Amino acid sequence: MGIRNVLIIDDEPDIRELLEITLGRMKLQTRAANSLSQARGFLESDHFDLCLTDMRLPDGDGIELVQYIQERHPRLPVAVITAYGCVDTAVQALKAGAFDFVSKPVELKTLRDLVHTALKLSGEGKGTPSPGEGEGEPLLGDAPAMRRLKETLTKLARSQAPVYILGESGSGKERVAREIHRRGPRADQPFVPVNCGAIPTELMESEFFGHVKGSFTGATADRPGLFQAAHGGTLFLDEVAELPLHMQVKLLRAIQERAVRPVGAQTETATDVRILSASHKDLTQEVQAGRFRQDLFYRLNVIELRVPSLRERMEDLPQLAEHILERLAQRAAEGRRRLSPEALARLERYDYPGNVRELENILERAATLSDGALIGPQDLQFPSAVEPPPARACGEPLEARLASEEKQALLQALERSGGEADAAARLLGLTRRQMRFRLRQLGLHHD
Ligand SMILES: Nc1ncnc2c1ncn2[C@@H]1O[C@H](COP(=O)(O)OP(=O)(O)OP(=O)(O)O)[C@@H](O)[C@H]1O
Repeated sequence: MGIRNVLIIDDEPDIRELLEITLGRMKLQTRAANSLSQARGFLESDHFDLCLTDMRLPDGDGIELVQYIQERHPRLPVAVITAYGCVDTAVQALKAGAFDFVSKPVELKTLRDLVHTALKLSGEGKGTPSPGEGEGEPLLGDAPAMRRLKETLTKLARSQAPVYILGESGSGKERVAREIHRRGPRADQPFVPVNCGAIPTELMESEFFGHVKGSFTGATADRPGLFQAAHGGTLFLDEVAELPLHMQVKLLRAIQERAVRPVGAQTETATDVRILSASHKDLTQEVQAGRFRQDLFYRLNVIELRVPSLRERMEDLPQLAEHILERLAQRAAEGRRRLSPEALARLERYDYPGNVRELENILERAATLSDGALIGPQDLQFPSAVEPPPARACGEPLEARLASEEKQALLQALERSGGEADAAARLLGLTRRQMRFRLRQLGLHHD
């Protein structure tokens, strides 16, 4: 790999010098400009692998340069240097397409991490994984809504901006998050998914940030948290709306400072993670209801990506079904089952409130039930439509009636989600804890 060339734009000679020295020590070649117009000139005459620009320049602002580069040199990563605490500017730059930002005073470790990540992007043809590269399952679908999603995804995989993924339960939010990671410069580093609704509140801080030995009963050794596990890679906060408010404050701090303090530790540790998050709840509504902090929402939701429901992309159903049956056959080491045209037609008439996950469950059951290699409509079982409440004796107490309806709703949700209590809870808009409580109360024990 040849020498890498970095363009630095700043009108303050001290900062220019600091950046040039730091990058020079990293064996990079630098060129410095002190205004937008000079930078544009350099960009047209020379090749660069990375561009670092200050926000305030004598003839305009850094965002203009970000936009210029987006139009003329879309493959060139550009990072902005913002004044300390200027969250607004940083967010604005990321939205405009900046790859990342550093705040002043520039912390050299952060700067070096940023440069390493950026250089992986440019020059090596990264951003589109070569066939066979990277683990994991493909993100299937060619319906227009899916194509749009994939286009956006390619662009934002290159950036370090936080992305908030919203979509119905089972629609593929985690799959999308994995794809963003896999196509980006952090692909060879860990992808750490965390279900924020599944961690007991009292353990949350230690799970996220780690703890030191002896910091609480049971802390018998130092233990790193999820942030440390994701260092250099991506932390995926699934069901982020479930975070309790006190954790939201701590998380915001960790994101802002790019550092965490393990429980019981005296000092903070720098972390370098890209944050992706998802929820099936409408976070704006959660903010309005006072259950989610606006400042954290603003930080997580720099870029919003909506994953379409399966109903919005029924064209993809045959392709998805094929893929699922193929995977089932591999898992069971059996011959591959096929769908009869009638079965496919029947599948296409259903509306999938549980989305792709529900389709997987229906097909798994059908594959088990079918006698031969062909799945017919008789093998498909759809969750029974909400049955009209049975005629009740007039005097039935309200409590009993509600309990029986609740039980039915829980059972139906469990059926739709293939017995997975967490997924069933999401369908019902319940937290995992609420779900367990209700199941126990109704005598429906569930592991
Ligand atoms: N586009 C897709 N191509 C292939 N498989 C998909 C696709 N979308 C979803 N799936 C599959 O559907 C299942 C559910 O996907 P995933 O867990 O990503 O959904 P989710 O939206 O994160 O769900 P939840 O809201 O319950 O967390 C997974 O098994 C996933 O592999």
